[in-house]
Amino acid sequence: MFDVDTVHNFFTSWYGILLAVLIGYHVFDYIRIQIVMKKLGCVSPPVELDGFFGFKLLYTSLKHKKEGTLVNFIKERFETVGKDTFSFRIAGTPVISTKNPENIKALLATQFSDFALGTRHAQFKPLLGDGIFTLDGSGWKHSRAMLRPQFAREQVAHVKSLEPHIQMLAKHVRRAKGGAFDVQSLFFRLTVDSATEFLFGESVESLQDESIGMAKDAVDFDGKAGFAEAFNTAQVYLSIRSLAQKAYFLVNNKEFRSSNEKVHKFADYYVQKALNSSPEELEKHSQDGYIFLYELVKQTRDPHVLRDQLLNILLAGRDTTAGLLSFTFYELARNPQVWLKLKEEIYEKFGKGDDARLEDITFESLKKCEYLKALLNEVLRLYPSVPQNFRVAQKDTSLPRGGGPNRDQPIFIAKGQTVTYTVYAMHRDEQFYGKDSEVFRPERWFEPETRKLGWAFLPFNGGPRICLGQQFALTEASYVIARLAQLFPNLASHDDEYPPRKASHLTMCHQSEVKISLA
Ligand code: HEM
Repeated sequence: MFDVDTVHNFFTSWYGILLAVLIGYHVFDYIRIQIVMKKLGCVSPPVELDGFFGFKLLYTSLKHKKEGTLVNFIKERFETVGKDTFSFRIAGTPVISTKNPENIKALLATQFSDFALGTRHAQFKPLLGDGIFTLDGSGWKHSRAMLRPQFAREQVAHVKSLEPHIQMLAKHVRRAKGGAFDVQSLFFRLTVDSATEFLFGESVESLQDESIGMAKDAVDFDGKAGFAEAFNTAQVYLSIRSLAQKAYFLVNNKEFRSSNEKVHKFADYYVQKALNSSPEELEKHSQDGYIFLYELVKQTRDPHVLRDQLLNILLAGRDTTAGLLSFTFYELARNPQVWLKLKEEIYEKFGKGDDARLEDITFESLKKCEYLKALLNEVLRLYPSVPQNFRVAQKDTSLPRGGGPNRDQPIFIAKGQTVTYTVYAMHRDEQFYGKDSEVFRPERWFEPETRKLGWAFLPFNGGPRICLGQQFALTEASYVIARLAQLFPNLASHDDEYPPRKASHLTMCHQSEVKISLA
């Protein structure tokens, strides 16, 4: 056995001291956590083990991501584990995962100040700088206060500006001559065209191309032509940086940097144009129609603030709306009875074909289309644009559900802990949506049960960081759906696969294409 000298020598050596400090730290931390847990009246969350430090889970998740089944896998894991809140490790990082509405409400609303966005700011900074979508604390508060008035009802009510983009989209549809085409890529082009017009005052007109006999304007300043593609590329990198968590800085290659540069060049061009405008010119812009940048310039003249906030909104608003429209037409094409009912409502309110009454389609009248509203709710339920999200604890705290034998006791959340919440899984939970929770059925939104959902339906987030563009998005999506129903009454699906494979980068869309025909 050890003699006294050996033990003494060990504990006076550098490694002995280091070991003692480490053990001391862990013992101290354990005692501290036990005291905090007692004070907060909570227990540890149930733990799931996924192989050595969760490396197997990382491998399986990446495989599912590649196959377009990651969100399905995450949802099924809740079922396999049999708990709606549990803790696990992925690649060594401890994560708490929840789909419990009470926990989500605490994370986003009732305990808002206990949680923050974590590494999002650092991950997204090269493209988005300091803006509403990336900032926490006072920077976020200031952004929100500045931008919120821009989303007032009058501003988002201008559906008329969408019509030229619809006409351009219709040209692509007609070009297919009733045959199959990918509607998702067209919706992505439509939303970047309309968003750039709304935000910067000029559309990038990505739908205008030679395939429909529309050569691009020869007069083009340096930056506009490549903007849409550069923005797409930069976004792919942001999603990889987000996946890499704390190792995000490793994802920073030349392509990423040059895409960011192109995007900034485009935005700066318009920011300078707005800053150079006289007060009379700004007023004229306001009277001609709403342009986000020109209104914001009345509040701040800092070119960086203007650029960053506009790009933040473009990121938050563009792919989400395109995804919503693509999933809507994917489901409509597979459900002829829903398409029929929808057309009945649209034709009754706004006419059809050559007799379409465009002047009747307004922010207010679209909001009164009950079946259209139920349709959008159902699509956002099954395909929430942000299927999974996360927050990081700012201090030792707790969440109200998941502990104890009945999983109804509060659980402990240590400072720095990442908590992911999966709206996708919550939206398909039988507890809230019944036995047919996986079935696409807009009619459920007319049933009394759905009125009691509360936080179990959460496509636009809740609490102080609730989506600012909710009304804008719903109005735009409603207008596009109504107009396509008026212009093309015949819709068919050319996709065999169900459920669809889904790409979940920053937001969710179809993994590849959405093949439909419209005539
Ligand atoms: C189908 C369409 C949309 C959906 C489902 C959606 C959903 C969401 C969700 C879930 C968040 C919370 C993200 C987080 O906190 O981590 C969010 C935030 C946000 N959204 Fe939307 N969004 C949509 C469209 C739009 C549009 C069109 C705009 C603007 C034109 C927009 C502007 C914003 C902004 C500025 C935020 C950040 C709010 C903040 O952090 O204070 N969104 N959105």
